[in-house]
Amino acid sequence: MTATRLDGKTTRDEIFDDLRTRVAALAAAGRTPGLGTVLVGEDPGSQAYVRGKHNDCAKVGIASLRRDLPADVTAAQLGETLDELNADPACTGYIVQLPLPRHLDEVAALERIDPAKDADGLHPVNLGRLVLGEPAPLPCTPRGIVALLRRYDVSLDGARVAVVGRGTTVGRPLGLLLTRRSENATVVLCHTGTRDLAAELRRADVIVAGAGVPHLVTADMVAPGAAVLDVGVSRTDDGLVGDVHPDVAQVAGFLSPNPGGVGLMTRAMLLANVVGLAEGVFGRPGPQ
Ligand SMILES: Nc1nc2c(c(=O)[nH]1)N[C@@H](CN(C=O)c1ccc(C(=O)N[C@@H](CCC(=O)O)C(=O)O)cc1)CN2
Repeated sequence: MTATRLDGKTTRDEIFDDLRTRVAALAAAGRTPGLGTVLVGEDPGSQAYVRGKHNDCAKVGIASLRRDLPADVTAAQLGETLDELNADPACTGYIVQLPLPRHLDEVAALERIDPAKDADGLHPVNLGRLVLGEPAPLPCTPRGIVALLRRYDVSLDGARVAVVGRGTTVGRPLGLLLTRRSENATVVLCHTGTRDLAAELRRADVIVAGAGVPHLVTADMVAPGAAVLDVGVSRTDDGLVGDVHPDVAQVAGFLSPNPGGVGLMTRAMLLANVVGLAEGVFGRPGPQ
């Protein structure tokens, strides 16, 4: 078997076509959406992700606001930048690029974002709305994973999904999203404490690998025909390496590669959140 590719680029391009129309309508009403990014330090990976986000904005007509801060910025200075974006009407949604340098408190930074401008859906108010099933901007990678599976008609209804990784941006919110009634999956959230990872993966109809361990998922761990999404990335001497071994393509029914898969969907969903925030589709705004 050679797996059908879950193509993030094609799906991203389709989403951009829809966003372009919606951004034009907002602009015509004098409400051009603007994405703000706050990047601390000079990590090359984070710089590339932020650059990619602003390139995407240009493609659909969203305005860009970049705030690049030095690696030794203080918590107070970072807080001032976030307050400034909270108050700026040109910024309709923004993100703090993660991870932050160790001396800064990520949770404190996320809590300082106005929930009504939380383009990543990572503010506790919006994560709480996800738990409650209320409308909210959703964390971008989980939203992108669900959109990619839908685009290729991979059914989640009643499916067993094994998620590898319990982080705040992918694993935990993905578990919440997939177990909503609309998705209706059964989720096993695997992590470093999981006793027999291979056994959990072999039972799964869908595997989402986001542990950041090169080639963690090998062909013998995958049920024939399963859908496998590679969300992990490690920078090695051999370049970027995903969590999924290339041989998995011989066993899986569907495979989302890395690069070329979920990462592009993450960026597309960020823009979808920014447009949704500007349109006011996420219900009542959070506390100011
Ligand atoms: N504030 C946030 N920080 C981080 C998030 C996030 O969602 N919000 N996720 C990751 C990084 N990330 C977005 O910020 C991200 C990761 C990967 C890609 C991407 O386009 N991947 C490409 C390959 C890219 C490469 O060559 O390096 C692909 O899959 O084709 C985009 C965004 C951590 N931080």
